[in-house]
Amino acid sequence: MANESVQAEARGALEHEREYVHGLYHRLDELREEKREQLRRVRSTGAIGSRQNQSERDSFATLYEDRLAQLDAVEERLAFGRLDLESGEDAHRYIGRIGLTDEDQTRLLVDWRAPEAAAFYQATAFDRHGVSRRRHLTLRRRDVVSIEDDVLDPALAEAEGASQGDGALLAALNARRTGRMGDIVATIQAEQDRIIRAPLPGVLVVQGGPGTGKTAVALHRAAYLLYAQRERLRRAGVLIVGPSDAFLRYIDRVLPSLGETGVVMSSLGRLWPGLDAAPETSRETARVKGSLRMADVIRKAVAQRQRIPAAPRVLEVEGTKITLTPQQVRRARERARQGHKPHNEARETFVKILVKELAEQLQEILEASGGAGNEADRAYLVEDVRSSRDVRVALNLCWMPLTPQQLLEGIYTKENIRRAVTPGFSEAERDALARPAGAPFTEADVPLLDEAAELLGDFDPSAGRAAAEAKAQAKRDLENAEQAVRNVHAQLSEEGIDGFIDAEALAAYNVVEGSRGTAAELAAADRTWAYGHVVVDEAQELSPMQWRLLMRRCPMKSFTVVGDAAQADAPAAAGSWGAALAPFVGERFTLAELSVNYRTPRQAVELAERVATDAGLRISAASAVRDADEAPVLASVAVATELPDAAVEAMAAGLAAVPGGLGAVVTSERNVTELRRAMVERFGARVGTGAGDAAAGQDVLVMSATEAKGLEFDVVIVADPGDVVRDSDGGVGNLYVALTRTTQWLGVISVGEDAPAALLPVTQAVGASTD
Ligand SMILES: Nc1ncnc2c1ncn2[C@@H]1O[C@H](COP(=O)(O)OP(=O)(O)OP(=O)(O)O)[C@@H](O)[C@H]1O
Repeated sequence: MANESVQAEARGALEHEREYVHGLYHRLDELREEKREQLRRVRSTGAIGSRQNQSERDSFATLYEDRLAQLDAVEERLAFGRLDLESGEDAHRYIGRIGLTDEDQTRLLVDWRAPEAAAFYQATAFDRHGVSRRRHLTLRRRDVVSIEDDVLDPALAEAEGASQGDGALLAALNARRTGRMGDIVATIQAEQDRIIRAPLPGVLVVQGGPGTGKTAVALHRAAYLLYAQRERLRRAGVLIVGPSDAFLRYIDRVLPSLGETGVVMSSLGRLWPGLDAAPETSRETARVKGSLRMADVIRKAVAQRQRIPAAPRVLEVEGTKITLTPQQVRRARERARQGHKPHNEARETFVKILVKELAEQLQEILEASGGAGNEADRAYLVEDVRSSRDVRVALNLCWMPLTPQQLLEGIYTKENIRRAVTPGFSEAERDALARPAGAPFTEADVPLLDEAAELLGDFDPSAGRAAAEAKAQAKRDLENAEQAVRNVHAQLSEEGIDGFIDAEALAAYNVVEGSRGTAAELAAADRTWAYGHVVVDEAQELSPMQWRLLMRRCPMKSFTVVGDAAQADAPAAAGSWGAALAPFVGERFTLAELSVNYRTPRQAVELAERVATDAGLRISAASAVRDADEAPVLASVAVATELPDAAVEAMAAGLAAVPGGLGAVVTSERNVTELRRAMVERFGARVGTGAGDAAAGQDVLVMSATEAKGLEFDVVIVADPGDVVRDSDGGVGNLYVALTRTTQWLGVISVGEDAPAALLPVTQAVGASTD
């Protein structure tokens, strides 16, 4: 009887939530319709009026389109929680992806990032934050299908016979992976929430073992900061840096699903606008190019292009001979350098000084021979000198205008230049910089191009002035937008949604040179853009030169840096956070740690940790939240030629054990092609081409451990672990990454005895019973 009444109460509670959530969706639909209507009205005004009116109209249209897109993005799991408070006006507080109010401004849903929602993530039975009950709502489409309560108030718990539950978290962790990362708003854990809501200024480093949610936390922190610090970050923008395009594709749905679209995402190879650079293939070259010594090399290479001729040089101007002396050049160079301007800009001063001096010389010669007398003639003389071919050649030889690309090309392809700018390098290091003319720039060149651009300045200084004018125009646009906001304030009332529109937001949506340009698009195309905050994922891989570039992108030095020192593989990686950051911020960074592995089942974590610690790797141990149904399957083949067949069998077994799962073979670079071929033979079109971006229906992937970094799969086969170790300078770091990619099922296939001992199958003694 008692049982029946509990069930009836539960049904009643579910029904209540269902109705409430239907009401929320109803409100969402109303708001969408409002936005659509506003958009229709703005568009129907047609292309009439002044340029300013049209640009205002375009701005509003873009703004409404984005608002609409934002409202569409929160369709799935709009609400996911409820807090019951011990006191206060709103006894029930619903938590969701965005904030919603009704027409009377009564709050219906609290944005997960609002301070009032923090208790949803922070409250525990020991520290209740005024919460008596936390309720998780599970939705299917628009319907609440189940609720789960954490009753934090002991008296209530006793009365209801309820207890704490982590069903929502476990359900999320056990869900099949799709090849794209999802958000975790509904189940952010307290240690993660503290990091997400940490204050904006300064450098925050989040260290944690594999699967502790570093990537998830970094992305949710970006969304949080854009909400909580909207004023400061909206115009300057937020940059998210990841190791590769595949990784960025893996995470690119998370922020839109949190209603944030205006962030700039970039892989390390794309941080130089317009370039899509592939990773450096030679590890030695990557190491040399990543070292801070290269800053000095670039500085020397620039200085080397400001030369003093060894002897006086005779130049012909309109049939008259004049002389350029080394002393003159030296003096002009000193004066030009005094301005501390970049090379190409300082060159203007250098040229101006020498042209003037040479024109004076020419005038003296002409006067001595009875020619050229008045002011007008003198002006012509300056022009004659400036346009003389001899003078141009001579001045260029002394101080050549240069692009960053030309500067690097010179170092890489000309032995004499290379030797001159790399004192202190070993021959092998110097050779590592050599490459054939015209070879494409690599990821390791990106920070060097950036460094060179800083020192060279604009190739065409008048282009720099055009850029300054564009910035001034942007400012004028902002002022226009402010006026527009005042004019149409009523139209802008965004009743019902948290957040607001103001002139800056509007200006950020302004039409730029005929194409739609949001602040994010402008920032991505501008090497000198100063971001308000930078998030760096897999940051353990960054070289000192990459750090130097990123520090330049955020002069305020406001960073969220996430990574795991033990997973470092890049040849120029620093090895510790202190060593990586010291050159830029000294010891001024805050370290936060994550300690729970949400991805990998306990048995796989233990195996990976044993392999790492046996090899002396210092790891951040993390406890796993759950167990796998099956222990990792360890197997071996006698010879490498048997590896493809064995990997195919293991994949079939893994996918059978985890129906609907996503599988990946993780192996050494060398094995990828052969293993992919074998998989295609068996699984056909189900085999995807890349890491992190499997198309629908592609549930079998093959990749190297380096490519697998940051990703996860339900079924993982680590093939040829011995060779995976050899892929990395850092020893077993890569193998540790490979072993921790699984969410459910792990298989390891070694070749012979070529693997760390912990991964070798336990062989049965000959003659031992097999039953
Ligand atoms: N609070 C949480 N609720 C639900 N899922 C979570 C939570 N925290 C982490 N996860 C899940 O755990 C998995 C691992 O997270 P993530 O990729 O962010 O870890 P990581 O620390 O970046 O790992 P690695 O260093 O191995 O790349 C992801 O599927 C993520 O969604």
